[in-house]
Amino acid sequence: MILAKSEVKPLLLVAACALVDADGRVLLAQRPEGKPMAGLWEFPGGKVEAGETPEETLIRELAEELGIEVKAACLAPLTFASHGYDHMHLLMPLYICRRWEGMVKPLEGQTLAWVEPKRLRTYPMPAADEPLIPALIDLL
Ligand SMILES: Nc1nc2c([nH]c(=O)n2[C@H]2C[C@H](O)[C@@H](COP(=O)(O)OP(=O)(O)OP(=O)(O)O)O2)c(=O)[nH]1
Repeated sequence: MILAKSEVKPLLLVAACALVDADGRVLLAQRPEGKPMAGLWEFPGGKVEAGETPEETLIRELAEELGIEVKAACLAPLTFASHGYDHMHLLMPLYICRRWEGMVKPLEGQTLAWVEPKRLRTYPMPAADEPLIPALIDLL
């Protein structure tokens, strides 16, 4: 099928990271009021800016959002999401990271939760994230 130009959704590249603590719990962040998908729980991360690798994006976002320092070598690719939202198609590699420096703090007013793998499904997440959960549970 050929799509008219107005129907083509822009592709949005977002890098996300499952931080896993020493007890095997995963960090989720709640999207704040006023943003699209407010109230849903997501993996920390953000849009890959021009000139960045996904790893550089995560190093920057994890410092800005959580105040931690992560090294590229500690970011292991786990899986990815490819999901069509109304106005864009999201392509989101999900990394896993078990080692970082500093204490995790909610620097952007977001609510954080360290979640046991078996409880991940009780946190409502964006539609793109749902298919990622089995891979994460399998690994942990
Ligand atoms: N960080 C993150 N973003 C996700 C996840 N799942 C998901 O659909 N997204 C979407 C929400 C946003 O449309 C986009 C991430 O963009 P972003 O975090 O840089 O931007 P935002 O919409 O929160 O707000 P802004 O920075 O543009 O103001 O990816 C996820 O697990 N983590």
